[in-house]
Amino acid sequence: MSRPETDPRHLALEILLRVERGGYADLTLDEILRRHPHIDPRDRGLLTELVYGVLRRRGRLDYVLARQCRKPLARLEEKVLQILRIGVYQLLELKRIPDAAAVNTSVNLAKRLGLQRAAGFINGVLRGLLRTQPELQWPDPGAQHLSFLVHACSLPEWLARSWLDAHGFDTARRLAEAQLQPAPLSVRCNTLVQSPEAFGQLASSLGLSWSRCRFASEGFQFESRRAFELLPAGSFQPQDEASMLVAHLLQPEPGETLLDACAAPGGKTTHLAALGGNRLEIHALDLHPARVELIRRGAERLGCRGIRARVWDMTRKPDWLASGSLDAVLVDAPCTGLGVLRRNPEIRWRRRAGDPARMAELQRILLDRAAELVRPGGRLLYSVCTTTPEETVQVVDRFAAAHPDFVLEDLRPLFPDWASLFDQQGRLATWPGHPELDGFFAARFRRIP
Ligand SMILES: C[S@@+](CC[C@H](N)C(=O)[O-])C[C@H]1O[C@@H](n2cnc3c(N)ncnc32)[C@H](O)[C@@H]1O
Repeated sequence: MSRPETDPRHLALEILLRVERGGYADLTLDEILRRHPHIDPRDRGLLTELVYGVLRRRGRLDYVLARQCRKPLARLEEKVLQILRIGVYQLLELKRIPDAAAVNTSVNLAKRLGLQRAAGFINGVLRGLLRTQPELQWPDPGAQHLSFLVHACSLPEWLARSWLDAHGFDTARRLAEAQLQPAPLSVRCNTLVQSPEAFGQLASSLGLSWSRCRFASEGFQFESRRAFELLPAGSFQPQDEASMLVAHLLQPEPGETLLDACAAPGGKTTHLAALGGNRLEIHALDLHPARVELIRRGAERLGCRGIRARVWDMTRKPDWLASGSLDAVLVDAPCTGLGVLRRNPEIRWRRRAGDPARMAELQRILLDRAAELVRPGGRLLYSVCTTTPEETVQVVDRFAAAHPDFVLEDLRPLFPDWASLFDQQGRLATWPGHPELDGFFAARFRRIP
């Protein structure tokens, strides 16, 4: 076993407990990895796998555990439950770890934390699972649709019901299974400092394996996180391919004045600046001061000019911007984030049934405020990283009904290479699983001149 302070299972437990108390998996993992820069690369890989795997597959793990434990899981001590999940994850999903090692490391972890009695219990549960594993039965996908989505696909029940109602079983299952997979390591090449071709050559010269994204011309996928360490910090921005498409949909032209109404941490703001060749004026606003700082830092790192980052609550009209004065506005709205569960696995356990409707109401207000600022003939782009009907088509339909001076644009003729990514009305609607993109939705309106 590794030394306690760098043992991947010990660190995974620490992170899972912090996430349970409200932390974000990616930020907490980054912080722990920064604290232990010399951790062995294989342990680093196992730690990442355990944290993301346990969070993604918690529903599956708990289904199995509930069959092995006599006590209801809700009555177990939090640390004991998380150690059990880490153990079961290795037994069920990590074939490279021998069963005995999965059991022993879990028991030793409990002992090391002074949980002597629980160590015996953990041993009994995991060894019991090993004996009964061959008979383990998952709900039947042919007959028990809801149970299958909840237990085999690890969805909270409200979300499983909502996806079943909205899409039917086959699509809901495909979506749920895709969200159990790790997200690709995708980055946007910063075209302000090099062409995509030069970026690819640079990556090859550093010994990195990469491929180009299918739709975003500046998108790359890497096989290893080493890419993030080896490539110059200003040469790229980690970003999902679906998110890269959004800035393109606004079609910024050099010389224009734009508003990015919900801009932090600035992935799309800096992309817009690059698409405009650093010849745009971009007002980049966000509610949270610490996040606005991230926009500034990102813009500096990537060499973006013309970005004015500022704290502002966009439920109120920005008082320094004149009505009808902006060429284009992006509202990349706060949302439930259910399209990016691959990257933010804890979200599935945090959201509640009423959240899509609550977020949709906030989005409606943000869009109304943003619309006032668009000049006649200007564009208004609404985007979210979720797939719920409330936050996508229903928001857009309500906006269209309330704003007869805006028309929904069919984006298909403008982006013919992306035809498969648009719905029947020419709105972007991507899903994990078809194709390999995060779940994003975007619709563009034009203000009647
Ligand atoms: C989906 S994120 C934006 C991501 C960003 N566009 C990017 O690409 O990096 C939504 C953002 O909206 C911000 N936000 C939430 N409520 C807001 C409000 N009332 N006014 C302005 N920003 C808000 C959040 O702080 C969050 O940073």
